[in-house]
Amino acid sequence: MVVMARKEDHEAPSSRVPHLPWMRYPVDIDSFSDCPVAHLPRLDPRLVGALHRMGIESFFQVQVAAWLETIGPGAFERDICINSPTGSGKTLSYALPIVQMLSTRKVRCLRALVVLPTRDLALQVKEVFDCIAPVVGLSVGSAVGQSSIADEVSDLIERSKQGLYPTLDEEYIQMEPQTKVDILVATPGRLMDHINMTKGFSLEHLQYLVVDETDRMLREAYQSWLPTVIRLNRSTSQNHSMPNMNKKTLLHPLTTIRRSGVERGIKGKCFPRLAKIILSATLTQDPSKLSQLELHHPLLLNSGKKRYRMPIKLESFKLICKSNLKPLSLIVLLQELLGKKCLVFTSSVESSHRLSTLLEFFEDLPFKFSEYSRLQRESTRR
Ligand SMILES: Nc1ncnc2c1ncn2[C@@H]1O[C@H](COP(=O)(O)OP(=O)(O)OP(=O)(O)O)[C@@H](O)[C@H]1O
Repeated sequence: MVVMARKEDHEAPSSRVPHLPWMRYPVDIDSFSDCPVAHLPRLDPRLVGALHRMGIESFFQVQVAAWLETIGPGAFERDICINSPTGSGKTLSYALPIVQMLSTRKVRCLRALVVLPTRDLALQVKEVFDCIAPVVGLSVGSAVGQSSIADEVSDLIERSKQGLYPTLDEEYIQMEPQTKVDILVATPGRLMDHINMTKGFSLEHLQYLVVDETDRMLREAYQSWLPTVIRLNRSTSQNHSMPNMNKKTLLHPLTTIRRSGVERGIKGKCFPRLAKIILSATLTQDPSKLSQLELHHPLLLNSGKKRYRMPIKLESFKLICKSNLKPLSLIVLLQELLGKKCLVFTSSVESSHRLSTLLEFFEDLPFKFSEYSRLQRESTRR
């Protein structure tokens, strides 16, 4: 694949010594090597097949590092903060361990929540989960506002089981609606809609919270989704730790004891923690921002200073020409690169449309091209 791009590396702004002690001693992602899929310790064989179908032969460094801290010796005892360039493979670095950890679950209910700032990003992440979760029997849902709230509710919530279990007692039959996905990928706005309005939407059994694009998620309050999720989860955690749970909770068919990594304790009482993974390509070092996440003994996995990871097979070219000759020079270049896939980035939606319209005037171009920008409908772009 070939792309017209600037050749300079995109460096992140130089960082000072972080204020937070745990940020000063990160695990260096760059010290890991890529690892062939077959060599990753303890990987469920069903996932090997799914990864093969996705065309993944070996894991990137960030994926290996995250695996070792979750499924490997780290055993997810600490919340994990991943600072790694765009394109370095962060999605699979959390999707794979979460799917493997939930693969032994007995009862279906919402256990992992992944929150991203935009619908497009959330749908991309859901696609990755969709490739690996079903092979171990897990169901993935989305709450991103792509469909009407009513459609989303029917995809996410299981209605009453009345009639299905005629021999069970009245309390069971009258059970509340339940979430019917194990993993939910959400944008904050729609997540809050479901928290506030959807009957049966519960975070009671949530074990894993992933905040992707953390910097952006912390910059904007998004209707206070983060304190809401933490508060809701904390109140149910405390209920779990109480020795005298009320009868209704004990009889509730989906009551589970959540276990993930170490259990936190307050004054001798312990309760299961909500294990968190947060990710960014430019992770903030601002303690006041990070404190919103209420991280438990956080561990930073950090990768170099680069802002972007260039895919290995990607070549970039720099062509210097007069600005009025740019389109023609581009056509000549594209002709020379015949047979290779090329991405041409422009500075705006308008200029990509202008370029594409111009190319259409050349009827005998030896290559096919298509425009890809916000001017196209979402279904066309996907
Ligand atoms: N182990 C792998 N082998 C081959 N391709 C991979 C692997 N892991 C991820 N990819 C591909 O690399 C690309 C980048 O992955 P991904 O989107 O997860 O990166 P990212 O770090 O999350 O980037 P961003 O910061 O933009 O979200 C995707 O097209 C993905 O399919």
